[in-house]
Amino acid sequence: MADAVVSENQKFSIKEVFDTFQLCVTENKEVKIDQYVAGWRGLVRFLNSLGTVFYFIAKDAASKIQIMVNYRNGENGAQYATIQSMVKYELENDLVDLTEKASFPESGCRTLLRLHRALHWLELFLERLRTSTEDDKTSVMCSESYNESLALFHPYMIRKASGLAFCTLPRRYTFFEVMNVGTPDQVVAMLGEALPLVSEVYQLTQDLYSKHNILDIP
Ligand SMILES: CCCCCCCC/C=C\CCCCCCCC(=O)N[C@@H](COP(=O)(O)O)[C@H](O)/C=C/CCCCCCCCCCCCC
Repeated sequence: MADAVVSENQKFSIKEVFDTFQLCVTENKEVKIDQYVAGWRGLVRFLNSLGTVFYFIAKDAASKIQIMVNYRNGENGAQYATIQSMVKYELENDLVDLTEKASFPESGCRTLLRLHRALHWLELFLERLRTSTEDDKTSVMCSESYNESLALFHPYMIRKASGLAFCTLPRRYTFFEVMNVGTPDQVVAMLGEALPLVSEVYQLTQDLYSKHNILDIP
């Protein structure tokens, strides 16, 4: 099992997180779960560095990451090597609640779908950040991206709490500094490189879930 992309005593760099997403995709265009999870761990670390107001979000993401890690470390771990092999295994063995929450509230397919929806938010947010100008507000970019993606699946209370948390995001310049990539121009260049990697992982997963009609697992 691949461990977190950065260890605690290394200086954090968001670029390394995105490099991990690049390692997700195999030659056969399958998405490796170890690397997918490692990428998410790095993102959650970044989120934690933004303040305790994001704790409830980081906690939910971390618990979903842990579910996936447990599958990888479990007796059927090999079946969870890629998202493709996981979907095949869980569907063939009736391990997914397809219409209502029942016997498998934490199936791999369901859990990964939640992270997958969050990856869509990330894709939209990165694109906004990349094309933003100095005066644009990260809180606005974040909530617009959220409203177009994750919010469609969240109840009122979560949407409200998320909106409040977004208001505390640092201004663009400080946000770029926390990313630890370099000058704003270097950040923008890095975002330009990172986006296609995230998009490819998102699209491969989206196509797979769509093909199996499992985009609405409750
Ligand atoms: C270069 C830019 C770097 C940006 C780095 C961003 C780092 C973001 C890290 C993590 C994103 C959070 C992922 C959250 C996963 C949420 C999964 C989800 O939808 N869970 C809900 C449904 O789960 P079930 O109940 O069905 O099991 C759950 O109810 C949600 C709970 C918490 C609220 C989730 C709000 C998500 C907001 C995402 C925006 C994060 C803001 C980041 C600010 C930069």
